[in-house]
Amino acid sequence: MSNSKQAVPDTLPLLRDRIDSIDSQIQMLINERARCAQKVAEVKLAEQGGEAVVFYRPEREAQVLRRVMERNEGPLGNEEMAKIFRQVMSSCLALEKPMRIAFLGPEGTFTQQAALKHFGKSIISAPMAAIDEVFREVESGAANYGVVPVENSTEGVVNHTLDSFRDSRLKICGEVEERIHHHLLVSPNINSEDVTHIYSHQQSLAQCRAWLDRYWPHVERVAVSSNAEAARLAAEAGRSGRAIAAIAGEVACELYGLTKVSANIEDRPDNTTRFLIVGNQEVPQSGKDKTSLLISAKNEPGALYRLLEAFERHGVDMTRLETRPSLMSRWGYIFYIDFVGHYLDDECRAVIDELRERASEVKVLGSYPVAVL
Ligand SMILES: O=C(O)C(=O)C[C@]1(C(=O)O)C=C[C@@H](O)C=C1
Repeated sequence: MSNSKQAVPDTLPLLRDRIDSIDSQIQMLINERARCAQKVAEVKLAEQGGEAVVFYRPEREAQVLRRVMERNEGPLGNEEMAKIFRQVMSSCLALEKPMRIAFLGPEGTFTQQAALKHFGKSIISAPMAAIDEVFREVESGAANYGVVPVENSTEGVVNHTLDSFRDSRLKICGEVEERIHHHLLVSPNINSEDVTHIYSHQQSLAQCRAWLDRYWPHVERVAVSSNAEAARLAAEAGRSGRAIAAIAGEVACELYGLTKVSANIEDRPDNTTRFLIVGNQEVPQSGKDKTSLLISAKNEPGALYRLLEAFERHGVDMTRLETRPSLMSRWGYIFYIDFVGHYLDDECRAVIDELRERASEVKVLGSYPVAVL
């Protein structure tokens, strides 16, 4: 193989010859990598034989992507380079076994965008109508993994997702963050001044509340099951001449052939949503992990204090605390806690052991690599 740092020619034909030659080397190497992945699949099949074979390895993928970013010298940026390798691994995994990924649909939701960001494009998409359907699809084995939204930087937690973990045996296998840009969309044949209703998911309506109050104070807001569904309804209404607008993202805008009346209308420019990957496997340590717990506290004075104190004493960094009412007892609570570290790390294990002594129930929802992209 030629030296990658040899002098760059300076005429167009010579530069293109050089690009052609580099492309053929990259192609050969990608296929060599793909053959290794095929071999990995054979080894996994031989080793895990009788049981359900685990092809997708989130901890290994996170390590590969982190290493790509660490050794990157440019001129391509770290994230750009990692995205390329993200897709290479996605193709390699699909060669080992195509992954069916359930997500909160329909096609075009931010959750689909998050699924593609996390797994790459070589997946089989399975849009579901509701968050609990995503859980059921993965629990039944019909899908390999699921992707659900869990919190938004403007609007806070997605209660449906947290509540679904109460009765589910699924584990969190990963997280992904996505910057959320909302647009006001109408069918191309509709005049925006005629708009009578604005449809969107309730979280999206809330994320654009100040903008809507200011520019569309007298138009009725209607919450529907997703922003992609809002876009679909706006497109359908447009076909019969009804002036309904939707608030949705780029993917939905393109998918349903809508026109942007206003772009980036979210109240906060750093509006970000965090999504979780759920599956049937426990993920080993990747070197940079997070853990999520569900805790039922005893209903007595100082209960929460005693839980939190354990984190401080062992120097474990808690990143999130959510409270939900317990369905079992009136005025009982369930806490959802995220912290930095893997449940197999010594200090995390010590915290979890102590929490078990102090709470009526501690469920480890999963340890998983911190989002790389
Ligand atoms: O290392 C593995 O276990 C592989 O299957 C290979 C590979 C890769 O392409 O690098 C592919 C899929 C896994 O999710 C992780 C990594």
